[in-house]
Amino acid sequence: MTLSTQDSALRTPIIALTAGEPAGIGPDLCVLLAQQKPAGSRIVAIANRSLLAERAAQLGLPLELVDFSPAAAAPDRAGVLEVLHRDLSEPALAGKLNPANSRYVLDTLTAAAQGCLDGTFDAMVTAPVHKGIINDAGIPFTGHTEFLAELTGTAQVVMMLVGGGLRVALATTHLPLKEVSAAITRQSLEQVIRILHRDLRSRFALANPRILVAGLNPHAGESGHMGREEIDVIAPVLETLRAEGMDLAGPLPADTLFTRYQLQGSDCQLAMYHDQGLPVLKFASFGGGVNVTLGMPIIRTSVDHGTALTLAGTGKIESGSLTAAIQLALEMARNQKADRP
Ligand SMILES: NC(=O)c1ccc[n+]([C@@H]2O[C@H](COP(=O)([O-])OP(=O)(O)OC[C@H]3O[C@@H](n4cnc5c(N)ncnc54)[C@H](O)[C@@H]3O)[C@@H](O)[C@H]2O)c1
Ligand SMILES: N[C@H](C(=O)O)[C@H](O)COP(=O)(O)O
Repeated sequence: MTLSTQDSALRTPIIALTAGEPAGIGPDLCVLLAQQKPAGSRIVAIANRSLLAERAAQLGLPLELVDFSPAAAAPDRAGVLEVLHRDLSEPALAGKLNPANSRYVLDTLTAAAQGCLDGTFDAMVTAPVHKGIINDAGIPFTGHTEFLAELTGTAQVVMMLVGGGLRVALATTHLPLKEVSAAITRQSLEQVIRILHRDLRSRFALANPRILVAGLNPHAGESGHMGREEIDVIAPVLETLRAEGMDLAGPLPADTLFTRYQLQGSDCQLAMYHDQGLPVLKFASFGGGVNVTLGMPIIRTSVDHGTALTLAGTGKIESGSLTAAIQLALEMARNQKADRP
């Protein structure tokens, strides 16, 4: 299925859309997307065909599924969706989690990522998965971010969410709070900032991004009286990287980093852990934000919300975050092409 580099540079970008947890709202999102496809892209749902057809019937929406073939012309009628079929272990019901189908979920992610690596797809966009049910199936799983890092052989990735005028990146991803401090070492933080800086330049076309860096402790440690990570780890890393010309502010108290005074002129905000940064981002833009994985050889964006099990099959969901995730993936693919000699 591999395409040559020349073909891939000339064609309409092809985006792999993984449908996520089959009991959640991912299949609904695919059906909604088929009704009004974003211009300038070709979307291929990686999902189970019967599941998509059943969910469309449940939603009362038209859906014609066409098997994806890279060489064939993309159908551009409303209600038609190209699909790369994957087998479910058991039929999926909206709202009812079933660990038997967790392998299917990971299979869709693997197919999308491998297609990005071999040039079949220009980017992958992910609908939400349910981390708990994958673990219940006996498969350790903390998130797409870590799963895709491993699959693409990337030692360090950076999670960043974009929305509401913010770009909030995280120094650590899905970690229990008690493990956060030990995970932030000079080496790991330096690597996170290098990846962030590089990808903001190459994929977001920001020539010299200004990055605000949060402290870890209340009031950024209050000069060492409320924790020493700022003095021992964060400040020395910032000093090293500033000497190379990076525009870095911090370590800043996290509670005021997101005020309009501090945000002015910044391009990105680096939080030290998941719930230091993401509540702010989601308060500002939930339903329209995008989750991006930086540092990988492939482009991956995602919706900013979860599986919303109680809404699956009801027709009561919003799809703005999916639309934004596709738009951002396209923009990143364009910027990446422009950045390459
Ligand atoms: N990208 C991802 O794969 C991703 C992201 C976040 C959470 N999750 C997973 O999703 C599961 C459920 O997480 P949660 O309950 O914390 O978050 P959630 O986003 O599923 O739900 C939070 C609230 O938002 C509502 N909601 C979510 N998406 C919506 C949409 N598109 N339209 C309308 N309302 C919507 C829900 O009904 C709920 O009230 C967890 O297993 C979590 O790990 C996955
Ligand atoms: N941290 C993400 C969020 O809160 O939106 C979410 O858990 C998804 O993470 P992955 O993309 O790693 O699955």
